[in-house]
Amino acid sequence: MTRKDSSSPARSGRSVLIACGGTGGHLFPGIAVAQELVARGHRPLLLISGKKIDETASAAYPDLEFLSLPAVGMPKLLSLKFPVFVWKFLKSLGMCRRLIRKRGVSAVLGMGGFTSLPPVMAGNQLKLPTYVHDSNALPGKANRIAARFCNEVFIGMEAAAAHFPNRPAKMVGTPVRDAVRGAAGASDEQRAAARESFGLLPDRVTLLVTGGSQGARALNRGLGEALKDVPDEALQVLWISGASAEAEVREMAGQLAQRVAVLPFCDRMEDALIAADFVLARAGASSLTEFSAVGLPAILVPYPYAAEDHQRVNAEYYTSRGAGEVMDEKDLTPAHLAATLIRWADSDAERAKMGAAMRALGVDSPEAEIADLLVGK
Ligand SMILES: CC(=O)N[C@H]1[C@@H](OP(=O)(O)OP(=O)(O)OC[C@H]2O[C@@H](n3ccc(=O)[nH]c3=O)[C@H](O)[C@@H]2O)O[C@H](CO)[C@@H](O)[C@@H]1O
Repeated sequence: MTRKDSSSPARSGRSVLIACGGTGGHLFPGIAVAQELVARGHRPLLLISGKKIDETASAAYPDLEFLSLPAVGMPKLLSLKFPVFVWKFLKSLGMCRRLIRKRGVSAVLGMGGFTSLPPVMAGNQLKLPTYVHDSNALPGKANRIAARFCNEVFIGMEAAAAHFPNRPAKMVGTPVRDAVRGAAGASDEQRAAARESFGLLPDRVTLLVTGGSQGARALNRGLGEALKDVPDEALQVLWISGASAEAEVREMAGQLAQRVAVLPFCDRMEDALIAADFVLARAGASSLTEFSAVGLPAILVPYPYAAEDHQRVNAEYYTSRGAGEVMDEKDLTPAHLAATLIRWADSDAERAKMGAAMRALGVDSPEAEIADLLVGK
């Protein structure tokens, strides 16, 4: 897929490659940096993957340039898919080298995942300033490899620095899209309007549910059962189900007494964050960054099968600082979740305290700091 990619040398401003494909947690921070660069008159090109999530999410940004690379995630070494991985990797590497020359690229930034590796390596081979950003407390394997081919690593959480022993790691925070950043400090009127825009009541305690960019079946199913034991008027729910679970969640929601709005994917996350009083979520690093940007306290259920259990490390970074609580997926029983939701819905003061702790973890503008480092002030 190519959109708005002219592949011609920049007439004005600097040309920068931002590799951010594969999942929303890489894509949206990449978009945030691109928005900052465009606002300064530069020409970022966002390199994404062929995955559906990249296609869906990038479609909401018609003013940015995207190009999809064939590179895919690394399979097991002896698997039959390995030769395909190598072929697609080399093809992407060649594409990136040609793009860099043709567009007169001045810097390359990789936001994580295996689709970031070919652009970062191509930048390194062509002697460009090359950077990697990792948003997690425990960095991903692809970034740990990519770091060997870059000048400097940018990190979203201090805890990640120890995992990049051979490269300088600069704590900058994780970039946040401009609309989401604008959601901080919303007024009561804006909150009421955001709720109504989703078909919710303007003045009822509101729970946002999100399983990250791809949804979370275990959260959906746990919540569907738990809400049966929560009084109707205790809360209402803005429930982002994930595209593949929409039908199942709509059916569950139809049997509940609470007011529930179901969305398969939310392309105005800023309104969802404004509407919510608290969130039940996975512990992806970009989601957490956005909660901290607006001060939204969270019940976090780390995805237990995430690489090296990194979502638990992310979640504990936030909850150990008072920004919410961790719930193990194995404890996601209807009774436990229902009791937790009732407790959270009932306690405005506790939520406010945790919201303030969440907000204190927000970093003001990593996207501007990264843009400064990429193209100068
Ligand atoms: C299973 C897994 O390994 N997931 C990883 C993946 O998560 P994932 O891709 O789910 O990323 P995050 O939860 O960090 O971020 C999700 C992003 O998608 C956006 N969004 C989500 C739902 C929606 O309907 N609309 C929308 O815009 C959110 O606002 C956020 O910007 O990348 C993260 C960043 O490296 C990691 O921390 C996660 O552990």
